[in-house]
Amino acid sequence: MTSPTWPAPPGAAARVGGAALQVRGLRKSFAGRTVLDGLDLSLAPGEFLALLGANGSGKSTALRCVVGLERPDAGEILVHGRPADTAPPHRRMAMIFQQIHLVHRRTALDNVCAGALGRLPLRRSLTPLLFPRELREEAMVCLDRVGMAGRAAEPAGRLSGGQRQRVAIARALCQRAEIILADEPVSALDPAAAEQVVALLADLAHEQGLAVAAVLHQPDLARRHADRVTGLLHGRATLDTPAAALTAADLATLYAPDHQHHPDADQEHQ
Ligand SMILES: Nc1ncnc2c1ncn2[C@@H]1O[C@H](COP(=O)(O)OP(=O)(O)OP(=O)(O)O)[C@@H](O)[C@H]1O
Repeated sequence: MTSPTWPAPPGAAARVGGAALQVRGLRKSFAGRTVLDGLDLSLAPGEFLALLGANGSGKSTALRCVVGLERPDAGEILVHGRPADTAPPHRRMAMIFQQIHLVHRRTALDNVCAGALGRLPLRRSLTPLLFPRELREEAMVCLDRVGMAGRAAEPAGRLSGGQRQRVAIARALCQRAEIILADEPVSALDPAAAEQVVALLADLAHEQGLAVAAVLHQPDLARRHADRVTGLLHGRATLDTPAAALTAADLATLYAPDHQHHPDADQEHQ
């Protein structure tokens, strides 16, 4: 699965040691209900971070704020030390979702090429037929990197869930994202496919210096593949530990049934 032709992201080596992404004091409420309550996160180049937490603890909202899909009420989001709104995040970050957003009737290759639309001149991005040859070649390298080069010409709709998720990851690579945020990327996959996709995300961090964070609902996958685990409880990061050191007690605290009820939720029902 390794690709000797794959280039390291520009400046990756120089940045080792500095955070690719820093989130400080992030706050977000919906209709007066606090979802993110001063969340701090950090993610280094070359690191694979697993985000764990019970349903409703704010994991998706946090990622959506980071990529600009939600507007936080307060807090700072720094990309390589610069506020995300002055260093537009769309080019440097890619988000991968549980529901894989591919155009099913288009080939895997066209879907991957589409990752580059944000950086193509408009006239070249009007139709996939006009994707330039260099881009198609780059997309093939990306597909090769995720082990899908052999399926490049197939419509995405004909691929399995795990294969589609790998194509979605290739699209993020073709976007030349330096930060990949994955929201439950393997929740819809069978155990073998889930293992492969999480291992791939870890490889991309470790071999290409990408900064990768994934929301996982499988602590064992986090333990096996992630470098570090950040645990969210009621919109705060209450756990930050090397993945190998994750304990049963840590998990019991994160997923304790009495913690699933936020005080704000109680107020709502009074
Ligand atoms: N657009 C929205 N409008 C209103 N409430 C929202 C919105 N988005 C999220 N919420 C609420 O915010 C809380 C946190 O949701 P979020 O999806 O961030 O949690 P999560 O930790 O990702 O949960 P899960 O593990 O179930 O995916 C939930 O109570 C949810 O209903």
